[in-house]
Amino acid sequence: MNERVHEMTHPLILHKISMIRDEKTTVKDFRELVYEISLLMGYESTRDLDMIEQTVNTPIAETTGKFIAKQVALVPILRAGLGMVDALMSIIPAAKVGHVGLYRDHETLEPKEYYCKLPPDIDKRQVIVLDPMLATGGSSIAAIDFIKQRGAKRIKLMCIIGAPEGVEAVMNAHPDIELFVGTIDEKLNEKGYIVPGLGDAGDRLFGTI
Ligand SMILES: O=P(O)(O)OC[C@H]1O[C@H](OP(=O)(O)OP(=O)(O)O)[C@H](O)[C@@H]1O
Ligand SMILES: O=c1cc[nH]c(=O)[nH]1
Ligand SMILES: [Mg+2]
Repeated sequence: MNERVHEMTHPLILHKISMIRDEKTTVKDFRELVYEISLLMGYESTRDLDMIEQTVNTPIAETTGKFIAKQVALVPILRAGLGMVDALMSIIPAAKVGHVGLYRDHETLEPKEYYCKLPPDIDKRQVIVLDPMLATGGSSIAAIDFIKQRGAKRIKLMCIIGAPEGVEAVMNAHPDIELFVGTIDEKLNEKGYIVPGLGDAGDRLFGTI
C-alpha cells in the first residue's frame, strides 16, 4: 500500500460508514452520520499539522502554548463535499473555504466544471479537499489540478469511500498528496458506481433521489 494512502481503522468511523451504506438510512441520519464521520476523519487527518509555540498567560502563570502554524483551506467538491464542511469547520474554525463545482457526465463519467472559487492565499495554506466519494478519481484529480494551478503545495484529500481504481488514479496523477479514505471498497461497476458503496452521495445528502 502507498504510504501516502491512509485508510481508517477506527471502530467509530467504520461503524458509521456501515450505517450510511444502508439504503434504509434516512436523509437526516445520513447527513448527521456524514458529519460525524467527517469530524472523526478530520481528527485523524490533522495529526501532522505543523505547530508553533507562543506565550500564553493563564490566570496562574505564563506558559508556552502550541498553536497550529499553517492556516488551513477546506475545499469541498460540490455538491456532496458540502456535507463534510461543517464538521471540519467546527474543529478548525479559522479555516477558509473554497468551492469547486464538478459533476460527472453520466455517459462519459468525465468531470464537468461549473464553479471554482478559492481563497486567494491558498498557496500559503494546508489544503484539505473534501468529497465523500472517490470513484474513477476524475473529479478529485480535476479539483486538485485547479488548486495546484493556484500554487497550493500541501494538499490532503479526504474521502469516506474510495474505489481501488480511483485511489490508484488520484495517487498516480498527484503522487505528492496525502489521501485519507474511510474505507476502500471492492470495485466500480459498469456505471462508475462504487461497489458496494452507498449509491449517490449527493442525492442521499440532499434528498434528490
Ligand atoms: O471519482 P469520480 O468518478 O469523479 O466520482 C466521484 C464524484 O461523483 C460524485 O459527484 P456527482 O458527480 O454525483 O455530483 P454531485 O455531488 O453533485 O451529486 C461524488 O461526490 C464525486 O464528486
Ligand atoms: O458510487 C458513487 C460514485 C460516484 N458518486 C457517488 O456519489 N457514488
Ligand atoms: Mg452525485
